[in-house]
Amino acid sequence: MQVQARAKINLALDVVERMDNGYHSLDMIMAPISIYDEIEIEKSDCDMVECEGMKLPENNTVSKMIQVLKDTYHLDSSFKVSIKKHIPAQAGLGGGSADAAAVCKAILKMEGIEETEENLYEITKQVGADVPFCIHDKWARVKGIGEKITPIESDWKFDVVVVKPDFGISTANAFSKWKESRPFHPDVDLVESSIREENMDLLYQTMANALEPIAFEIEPELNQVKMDMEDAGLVRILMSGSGSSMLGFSVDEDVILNAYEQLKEKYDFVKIIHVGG
Ligand SMILES: C[C@](O)(CO)[C@H](O)COP(=O)(O)OP(=O)(O)OC[C@H]1O[C@@H](n2ccc(N)nc2=O)[C@H](O)[C@@H]1O
Ligand SMILES: Nc1ncnc2c1ncn2[C@@H]1O[C@H](COP(=O)(O)OP(=O)(O)OP(=O)(O)O)[C@@H](O)[C@H]1O
Repeated sequence: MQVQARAKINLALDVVERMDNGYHSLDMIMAPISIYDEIEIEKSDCDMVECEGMKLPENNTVSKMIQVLKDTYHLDSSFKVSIKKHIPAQAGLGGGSADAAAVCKAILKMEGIEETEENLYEITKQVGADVPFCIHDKWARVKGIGEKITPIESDWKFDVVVVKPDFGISTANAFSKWKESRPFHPDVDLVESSIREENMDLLYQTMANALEPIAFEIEPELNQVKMDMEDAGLVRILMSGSGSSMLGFSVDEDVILNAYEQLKEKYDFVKIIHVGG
């Protein structure tokens, strides 16, 4: 079976509080984007995960997902998974989570298991905080550590430019530097309204990421990336997730195209992506 594993972006990310287990409760607006890994999965004698385009750790998200499903549903089958990587790592685009979610859906289909989305969110959050959203794979307000998904009924689609610099940011490191005393909390209700109303002006005024100042402290070079994107004509720049990907916005398709041409002279990973589908 062949499946696509779509990446995500965050158009709002508020860190609400640090919890006793070290994780953080969040309040986010998330959307799928048009960058995806290609995955082939088939039954096999033993579990095997191979990846073209990136060296994966032994305990990668797909191996973890297979084990969680075997334990949860007492499966006897084993699976061979081949991944063709297009989503960059440590980018804030949820690459590992997307792979796990796609493999989860494929295995349930192959095994003829029907499960509610809500149960799947609880099961898959063990593998990664972004996996439940990747299971949903549509516009959503996302809370908890990432498992409380409320769909936002919207067909809104628009293009942005994404730049992933040649360094990444560790999600664990970014969260470890978050301090309760930081008075920066995006107004996620307003960002949600902007999506429902398809109101780009309101989105520009309200979209924000509470991890952005932390990522800029970890990697000050992000200031240069942001300046380069502004110089290329993009009118609003926002970091996705815990970085290091930066999203550049304009409602003018020519501006998007020109910015893409200019930025790809300097950065290896620059793409025009469709947001929302
Ligand atoms: C930043 C986001 O990308 C926003 O969508 C996600 O919250 C990160 O999701 P993810 O990469 O799937 O995260 P995980 O692999 O579950 O966690 C990596 C590390 O990030 C920290 N982490 C993650 C999610 C969360 N709600 N609180 C946390 O504190 C924890 O230290 C954890 O050990
Ligand atoms: N299936 C996978 N694909 C990519 N990386 C994986 C995978 N499984 C484990 N990893 C490890 O996780 C690290 C982070 O990769 P990932 O693509 O999930 O990026 P991320 O930017 O942290 O995602 P997020 O947006 O969830 O923060 C990688 O450096 C890699 O070592």
